[in-house]
Amino acid sequence: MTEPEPEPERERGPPRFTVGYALAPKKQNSFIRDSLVNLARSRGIDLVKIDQTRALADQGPFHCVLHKLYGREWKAQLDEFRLRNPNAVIIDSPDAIERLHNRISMLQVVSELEIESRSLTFGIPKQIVIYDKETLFDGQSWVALKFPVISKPLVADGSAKSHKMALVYNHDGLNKLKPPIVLQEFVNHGGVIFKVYVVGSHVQCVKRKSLPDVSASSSSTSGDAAVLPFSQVSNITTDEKAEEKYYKMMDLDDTKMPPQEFMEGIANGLRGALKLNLFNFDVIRDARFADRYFIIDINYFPGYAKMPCYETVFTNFFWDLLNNCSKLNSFDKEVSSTCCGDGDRQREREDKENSIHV
Ligand SMILES: Nc1ncnc2c1ncn2[C@@H]1O[C@H](COP(=O)(O)OP(=O)(O)OP(=O)(O)O)[C@@H](O)[C@H]1O
Ligand SMILES: O=P(O)(O)O[C@H]1[C@H](OP(=O)(O)O)[C@@H](OP(=O)(O)O)[C@@H](O)[C@@H](O)[C@@H]1OP(=O)(O)O
Ligand SMILES: [Mg+2]
Ligand SMILES: [Mg+2]
Repeated sequence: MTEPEPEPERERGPPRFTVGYALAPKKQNSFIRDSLVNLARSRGIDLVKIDQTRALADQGPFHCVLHKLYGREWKAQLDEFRLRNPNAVIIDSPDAIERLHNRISMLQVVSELEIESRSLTFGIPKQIVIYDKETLFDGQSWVALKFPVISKPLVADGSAKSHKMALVYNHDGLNKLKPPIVLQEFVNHGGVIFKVYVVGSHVQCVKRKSLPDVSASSSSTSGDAAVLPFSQVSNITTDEKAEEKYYKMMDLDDTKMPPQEFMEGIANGLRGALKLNLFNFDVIRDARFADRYFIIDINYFPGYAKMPCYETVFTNFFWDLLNNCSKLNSFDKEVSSTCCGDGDRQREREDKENSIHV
């Protein structure tokens, strides 16, 4: 009797990966577009919505969780998910994101960076934090600052309130401010801001409109006119005609971009120090000294759909992340024990990729 032929091993196609996403409705609408979903799918990556009414740990399996949700409850859900799926990747760590929710800790990291540039400098504008009205009206507290200043809510948690700014021309304007706030020196920068989008190791800088320069005579405005409230200047959707006019007026097309290498240096420095993969930062160039740059804001998971080719950038980001993890963990074989755990494995992976923080 002859032995039966062993069954040929079934040919396995390239691995498929699942990325679960948990986003606020506005972010989901802008970010999860068919163009992204389809491109990712064609590369073996399925984007699947996480049901926010059910426990995260009961859903999946996910190789990666992509999120921009806050609060203690969500953090607990992520902890539970991580416990049950020690190898899955969470983009990004809630503790790392939290650092961006306070405008002081957000920018502190900038001063820790050591980036070499022979001809250019960068830093943050002079700023102080004011916790109460008493300190606000105590001249000693802001003696080190020069007017005009921008008042920003200390908290930057994505709420509408956290975007409520005010340009303050002189002392008269302080009356209307509501601490806790950060008072930051206003730097004339020609009305154009640079937004630098970071997606893992990908760094892309775009120009946007900003507040126009303030003239020296503004310091003499008094009463209510001494303070100008505003909100999300670079993100306002005006009608196209007005936008076009503004762009012409500000010579936005003619504004020279900062050197890509310089922005990449800062972006990579921030990425390492913040341990975040997805963020953007706002940069302005001093109107008086063109070699001087200031970082004024850092945002977690910003409006990436406004970044040219965001679909390709994100698909590549997921592909690199998941395939590197797959090599280390063989998680394409067994989805429930997916990738990227703690300790040595994580260090090994960081060394290997040197680009993705998990
Ligand atoms: N120090 C500064 N000097 C000059 N202009 C500034 C300064 N800080 C902020 N601005 C202007 O105010 C706008 C809003 O400030 P900022 O970016 O800090 O606020 P935000 O609400 O966190 O913005 P985003 O929508 O990017 O999160 C900037 O885009 C820029 O136009
Ligand atoms: O509204 P968009 O999607 O474009 O993204 C904006 C994003 O809003 P969203 O996260 O609610 O979507 C904002 O986040 P929160 O501070 O409010 O959390 C902030 O990051 C803005 O800077 C983003 O605009 P961008 O800087 O990219 O122009
Ligand atoms: Mg900003
Ligand atoms: Mg911001």
